Amino acid sequence: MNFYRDATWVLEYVEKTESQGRVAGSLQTLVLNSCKRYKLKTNPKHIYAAVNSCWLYTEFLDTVLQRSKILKDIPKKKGEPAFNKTTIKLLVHDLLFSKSKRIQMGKHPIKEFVLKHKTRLNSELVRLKLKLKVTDLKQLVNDNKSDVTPVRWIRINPVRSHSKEKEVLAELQKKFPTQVTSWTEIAPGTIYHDEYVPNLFGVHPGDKITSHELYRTGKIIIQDRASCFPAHILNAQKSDVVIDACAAPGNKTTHVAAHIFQDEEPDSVKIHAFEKDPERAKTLRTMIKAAGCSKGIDVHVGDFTKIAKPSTFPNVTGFIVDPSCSGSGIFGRKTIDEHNRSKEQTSTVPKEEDGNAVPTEEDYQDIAEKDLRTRLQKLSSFQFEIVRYALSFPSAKKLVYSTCSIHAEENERIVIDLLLDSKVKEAGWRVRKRAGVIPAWPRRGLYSEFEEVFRNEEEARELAEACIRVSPKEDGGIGFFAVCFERD
Ligand SMILES: C[S@@+](CC[C@H](N)C(=O)[O-])C[C@H]1O[C@@H](n2cnc3c(N)ncnc32)[C@H](O)[C@@H]1O
Repeated sequence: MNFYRDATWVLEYVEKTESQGRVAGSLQTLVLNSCKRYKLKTNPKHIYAAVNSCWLYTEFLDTVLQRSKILKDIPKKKGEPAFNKTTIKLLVHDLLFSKSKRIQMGKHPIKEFVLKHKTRLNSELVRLKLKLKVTDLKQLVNDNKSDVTPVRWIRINPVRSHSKEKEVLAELQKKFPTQVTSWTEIAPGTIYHDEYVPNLFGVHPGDKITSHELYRTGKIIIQDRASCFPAHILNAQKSDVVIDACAAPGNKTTHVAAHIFQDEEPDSVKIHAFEKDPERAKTLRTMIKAAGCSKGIDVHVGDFTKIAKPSTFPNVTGFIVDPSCSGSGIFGRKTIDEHNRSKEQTSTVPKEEDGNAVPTEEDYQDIAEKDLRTRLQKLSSFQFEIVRYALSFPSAKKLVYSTCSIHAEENERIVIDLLLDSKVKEAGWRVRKRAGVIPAWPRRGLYSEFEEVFRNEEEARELAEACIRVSPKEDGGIGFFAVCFERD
């Protein structure tokens, strides 16, 4: 019963968050946060599996619960319902949708109560499947099982390693004794030394690393390979002063710090990290502290375009601009994003009771497409403005723009709009060529996007080549885009 009690709290927390509006972050994060908040003893992984599946089937579950009238049948104890509705939902989920089709609990009144309704629940499920014309409701939910990273990427943090990177490497090799030559060969116990980013390694996602001493002491940092590209491309030196305009949770900020401070604890501020969201700024501070960089990084909480005046930062030479985006290159967000989207649309369960016409599959696709276009329009105008603003800082010489989106609207088209902008042109900005942007990385920007605007084929090709694209999963991590602007 303890498991179902804990899962009930988490599911109630998730549903409450969801009822307050769009859900931010991944479902894993929400589950982990609620497990911490309620100090739950059950393994969060088991809770996540139950809550995730319940969440995926929630519409169907609600329909079956409602039509079977099981919730109306809950007995009263001292005038109050004897059983929690969310716990019943979890139990019914296991009975109808789990692999074993069993409630994993010993003898208990709530189990007996649900089993008493088993025949009715099953017949409502059959009716629903008939109505939806499927043999299994699985056909209507998006399988989230493959929604995990194929590689866990970790980088050595020189600031905490104090010239002892070799020792850190030796420790890593102790934990992962077999070295493989391609990330595609990574298996439990093996390690891959990345060929594009120095001091970056890939290990199997099933290999636990967060309890390792190296992780707890900040000597290694978990960071997706593509997310390491911006700081590597920026290549900040000791003489640089850098602004990270959209910094939380701070992966790229501390990676820039690794370039500037290398293996010395910083003693003066060389990085200004801006973050609009005060809660996320707290995480940013925690990450900076864990990386040993508190003295070298100033955190500014607020909208970068409002609180960072170019005249207040006359010495800033470099920028990382990694603004909020659609996150379409990230997996693990899939369930949440789909849920957010379906909230904005109508239910996928036809509502025969209210007499409305049942929308067709094409209607749903239409709504989803329009919704995506509106989101992309809003996001891209914000992304354009924030980069354009950063490019107005007087001493800035290099800026890396990145997103974890796969959409050209947030990537190549932003580059094009900036290159065509008169202020950007006047200030002498250009796109750094492939030779200076991880030239060996094979996947580059979309030529078709540049070709439409730049009639000179060579110019269009050069611009596409200057951009980096990372394909989600296929390239061993999240989907990503990066480009570098520079001037003399
Ligand atoms: C994609 S995340 C950044 C991830 C981060 N660069 C990293 O690698 O860990 C974008 C962040 O920008 C913040 N943000 C969005 N608009 C902003 C603005 N106008 N000024 C400052 N921060 C902003 C968001 O709150 C969010 O935390």
